[in-house]
Amino acid sequence: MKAFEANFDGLVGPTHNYSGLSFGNVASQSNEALASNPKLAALQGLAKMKALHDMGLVQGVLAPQERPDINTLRRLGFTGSDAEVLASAAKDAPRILAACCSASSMWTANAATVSPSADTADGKVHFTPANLTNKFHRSIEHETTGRILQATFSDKAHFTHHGALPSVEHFGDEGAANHTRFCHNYGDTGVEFFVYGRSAFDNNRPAPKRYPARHTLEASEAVARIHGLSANQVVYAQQNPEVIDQGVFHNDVIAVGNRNTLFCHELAFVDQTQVKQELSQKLGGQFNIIEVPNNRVTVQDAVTSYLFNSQLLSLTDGRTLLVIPDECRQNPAVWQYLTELRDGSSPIDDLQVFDLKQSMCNGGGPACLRLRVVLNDAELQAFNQSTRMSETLFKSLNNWVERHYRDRLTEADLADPQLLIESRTALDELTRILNLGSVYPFQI
Ligand SMILES: NCCC[C@H](NC(=O)CCC(=O)O)C(=O)O
Repeated sequence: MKAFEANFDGLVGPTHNYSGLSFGNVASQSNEALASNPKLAALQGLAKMKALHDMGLVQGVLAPQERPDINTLRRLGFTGSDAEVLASAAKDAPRILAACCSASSMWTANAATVSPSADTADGKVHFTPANLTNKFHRSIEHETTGRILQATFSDKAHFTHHGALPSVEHFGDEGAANHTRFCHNYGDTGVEFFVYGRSAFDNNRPAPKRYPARHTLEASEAVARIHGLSANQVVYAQQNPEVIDQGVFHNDVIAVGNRNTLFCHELAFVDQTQVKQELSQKLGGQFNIIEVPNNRVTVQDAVTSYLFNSQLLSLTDGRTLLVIPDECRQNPAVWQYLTELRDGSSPIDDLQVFDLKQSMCNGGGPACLRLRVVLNDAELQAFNQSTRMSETLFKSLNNWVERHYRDRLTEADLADPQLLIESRTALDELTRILNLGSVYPFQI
C-alpha cells in the first residue's frame, strides 16, 4: 500500500530556556544561563514545519507540555498555592524548579518510538512514549506525551498506544532519536534499526566513561517486542562509547537514515562493518551508505555543527533533500563535505539550511525537533487533521505565538507566577486550535 513519511514537529513551549540540564549534551552545558527567546524559538520551529509542508510533505504538529510542572513540584513536597509552590521551589531548590520548567518536549524525536503498520504483527501503527529516565527534566514528559499522541492519533482501528517502559535506568529509553527505519518504499515492510548506548544486564559490554549512555539494549528489545516486530526485520547496534564521551548523547547526533540510505560517521557504531552488513542483508536490494571519514569531518565537528542531526527527506519529485541547521554552513570542513556530496553522485541531491539557533543552543537540531510517523492512505485520513500543517494552521499558530510568548526568559523569570498563568492560558487555547481535548494536568 502507498505510504508517506509524515514529520510531527514539537511546537516550542512558552518556557523555552537554557538551564544547562543535560550532562553529556555539550550545547546544553555550554549555554547554561544564556537568556532565551521563546517567541523566536517557536517561530523558527514553525518556519521549518511550513517549509516542509510547502514542499508537498506531510507535516504535523505535536503540542508542548504544561510548564512549570506544578504537579511534579507538589510531588516533591512544595505546598500552598501555585504561586507559593513556585516561590518556595525558587528559594530552596532552584535547580529542581529549572528542571520542572524545561520546554524539552519540543524535541519530539525523543517523544516516542513509532513502528509503521507495515512492520507490526497486527498491522497497526504502534507508539511507545520514551521514559527518558536519564534526565529528571525529561523523565516527567512521558505521561503527557502519551496523552498528546493519543489525541493526535486517536483512531483505535489504526493506532495502538503503549505505556512507557518501567522508569528505571535499566530500561532507559530515548525514543526515535535512537531508532531509524529502512525500507525501499514507505509502504513496504521495513527494517527497524535500534541503537543503544549500553547494556544494563551485561557488564562485559563496553560503556562510555565520561558521559552517560542514556539508552539501553534491553529497552530497545522491549520496544521491538511490544510493537510486534519480527526478528528478521530488526537490527540492534551499540553506539560507539568513545563518541558518547565526546558529546554524541543520541544516535541522531552521528547518523541519520531514510528509506535505503544511511548517512553516518565512520565512528558511529561498535562493530560498524558488521552493522552495515546486517542492515544491508536484512533490507535486501540496494542499500546506500554514506560513511563520513573522521579525516574529513571530526566527531567534534559533527557535534558542534549537527551535520547528522539533519532530515534526509524524499521529495515528491523523487529527489533527496538534506535539511541542515545553519551551523553546518558556518563550519568550513562540514560545508565543504556537504557541497561535495550534493554536487557529486551521492544519493543527496540538495541541501536546505534552517536557522534553528534557539533550539540548537540546547543541543536540538532539525532531526531532534521531529517525530517521523509513516502512514498509509487510510491512516493519513485517520489522524487528527487539526494537527496537520496547512496555510491556515501556520497563520493561526504564528498568531498564537505572537500573542502569548515572551521574547526573553532567564532562569530568574521561571519563578514568576505570571509565567505559569501565561503558559496555561496559551496551552488551553492551543488545545482548541489543535482539537486535542483535555491533555494537560491543569485541564484534567
Ligand atoms: N534530541 C535533542 C535533545 C536535547 C535535550 N536538551 C535539553 O534537554 C537541554 C535543556 C536545558 O539544558 O535547559 C536533551 O539533552 O535531551
